[in-house]
Amino acid sequence: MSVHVSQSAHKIQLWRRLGSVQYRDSSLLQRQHLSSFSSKADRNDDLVTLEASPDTGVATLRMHRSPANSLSMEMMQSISGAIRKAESDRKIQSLILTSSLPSGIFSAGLELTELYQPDLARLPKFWESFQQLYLDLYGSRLSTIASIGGPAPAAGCMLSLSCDYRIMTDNPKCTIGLNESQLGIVAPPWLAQQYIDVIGNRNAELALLLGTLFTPQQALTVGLVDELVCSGDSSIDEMAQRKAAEFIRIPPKARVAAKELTRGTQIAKLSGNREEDTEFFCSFVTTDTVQKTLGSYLEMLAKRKK
Ligand SMILES: CCCCCCCCCCC/C=C/C(=O)SCCNC(=O)CCNC(=O)[C@H](O)C(C)(C)COP(=O)(O)OP(=O)(O)OC[C@H]1O[C@@H](n2cnc3c(N)ncnc32)[C@H](O)[C@@H]1OP(=O)(O)O
Repeated sequence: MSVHVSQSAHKIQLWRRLGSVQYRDSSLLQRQHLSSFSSKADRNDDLVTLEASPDTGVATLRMHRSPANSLSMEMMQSISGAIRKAESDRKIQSLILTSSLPSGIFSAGLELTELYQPDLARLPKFWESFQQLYLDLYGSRLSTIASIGGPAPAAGCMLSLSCDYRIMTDNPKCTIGLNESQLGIVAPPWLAQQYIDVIGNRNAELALLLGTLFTPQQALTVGLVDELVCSGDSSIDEMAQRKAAEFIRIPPKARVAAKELTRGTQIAKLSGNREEDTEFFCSFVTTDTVQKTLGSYLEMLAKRKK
């Protein structure tokens, strides 16, 4: 553990040197305003819906933060809150995570306005909410199923990686993966580790380097998703329900203990390292280089839309 801490401290120093000029001193503050990327805080109360069915033991958590279920701080807190609420009901053994946006987008990942020209007082709290969401979902006592009906890039992919089982719509336009390198950022170590654990070291290494977004068929081949459903087929919900029922048939104590076997170490690692992880993130994301690349990425997204 002490080796890990000192290596991380070294990495922080390295990033500080690479970043050289911190964001608060940066000319990026004067960059042109990107009108379609201007929202920051939003209301906590209508971002997700939790539907619990004590009869079946299954709860369904639907995300509906328009337009793309991107993860603002409030959105992450709402998802965490809903997971904890489902867990507090002893009749509930399984949770289906899905999107109810008409576009079908599962989640577009972290809300980019939280990262670009960030509110410096909010930034550490934003990251802590991301860590907490990972801990709540990855470490949940519930069996968790991601029902992915649309794109799931970056932190959207993290949501699905944190579940026990992933079902995806077989539509080549719906892609999934950790594409952070394309934005000039990298996945934090705990997220990269999830990727390695699920798709294997070599697949993860290449995909992280290239920022690969996998089509559903490719995702199935590398094991990033477990099952595909024909595009336009409404049975993705039924399949998720069926899978949930299958998990529920396993005695809960054994199921939870089995999960702990594979996830316990990573959860303990981040739990004991949250402050440092947050400090690293804040100093990294506010460097001029990262801000510049994020700005260009946002411009590219806006242009692509036009
Ligand atoms: C301790 C170590 C630390 C190391 C440092 C760590 C650095 C941080 C790394 C953290 C890991 C996670 C990172 C992320 O999640 S970053 C976010 C990455 N997300 C993306 O790249 C996705 C971008 N979006 C898209 O590709 C498409 O929008 C998508 C495929 C999702 C949907 O396409 P579609 O064509 O259907 O829809 P639009 O593109 O028109 O989008 C609809 C509207 O949604 C807005 N949008 C999309 N994505 C985001 C986003 N992530 N944040 C904010 N807003 C987003 C888009 O602008 C459209 O809005 P308008 O309709 O208002 O124009």
